[in-house]
Amino acid sequence: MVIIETNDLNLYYGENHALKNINIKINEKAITALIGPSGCGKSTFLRTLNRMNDLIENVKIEGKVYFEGKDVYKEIDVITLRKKIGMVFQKPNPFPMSIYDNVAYGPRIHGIKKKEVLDEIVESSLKKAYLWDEVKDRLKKSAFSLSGGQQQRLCIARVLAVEPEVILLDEPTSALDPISTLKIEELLEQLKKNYTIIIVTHNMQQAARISDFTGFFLNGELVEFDKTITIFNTPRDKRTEDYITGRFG
Ligand SMILES: Nc1ncnc2c1ncn2[C@@H]1O[C@H](COP(=O)(O)OP(=O)(O)OP(=O)(O)O)[C@@H](O)[C@H]1O
Repeated sequence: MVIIETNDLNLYYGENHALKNINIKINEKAITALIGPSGCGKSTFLRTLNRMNDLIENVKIEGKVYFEGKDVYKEIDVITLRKKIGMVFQKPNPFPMSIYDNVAYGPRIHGIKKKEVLDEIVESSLKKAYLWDEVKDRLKKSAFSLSGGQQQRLCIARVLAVEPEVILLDEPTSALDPISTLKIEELLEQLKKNYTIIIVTHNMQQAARISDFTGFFLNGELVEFDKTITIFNTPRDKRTEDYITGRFG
């Protein structure tokens, strides 16, 4: 089933036409990878889905983004939208507080105060993020005491704690070593059973390994979008073929 859809989506940063007529249908409970050379609009596109571009000055957006059939710019308030569509960034960005408080942060903001309830959310979110066993004995320690890979899984746990439906990840492993990267990839494969995942990646092997669908962006256009196996084996567009075979980008 389609969970997110865009219709003729255009985005301008001032004069710069950064997204051009993007039409895409994202399937729920699957991993969708967005690939393409630097500056082609992947992160910009990702940010339109939970309105993170609202924070940037001089942005003009035309066209529609629907989440579960509702226009995200008209029919959903932005706090609810960002709860349902969580985001993980390139560099792990835990808050300067304990591991526990990082995960409890979102639920607290949404009004949960009871310690037992928070304890349960923290434990289950850390378990879902495959981090519990590594941190259960030091929950009160600073999040900065964790390794980069653990911090990134903590950031994923923090998103999971508010029970999202979609998780957006913008190059989540590009700052991590290969072992931490593999752990995140395994985690995403587990999470897709219950969540819709959209990941921007520069790493084509990663896209091929973990995603079910792939979109190829070039100069603000979505050149091709299809099952990952099709994009990598029998792309329809010459530009996609050139990119995935390493002829440019
Ligand atoms: N905050 C911003 N203000 C103005 N222009 C921006 C902003 N963010 C991105 N752009 C411009 O929009 C275009 C697309 O950038 P975007 O970051 O979305 O590309 P990308 O494909 O994610 O690149 P990368 O792979 O390098 O992260 C580029 O021309 C970029 O300079």
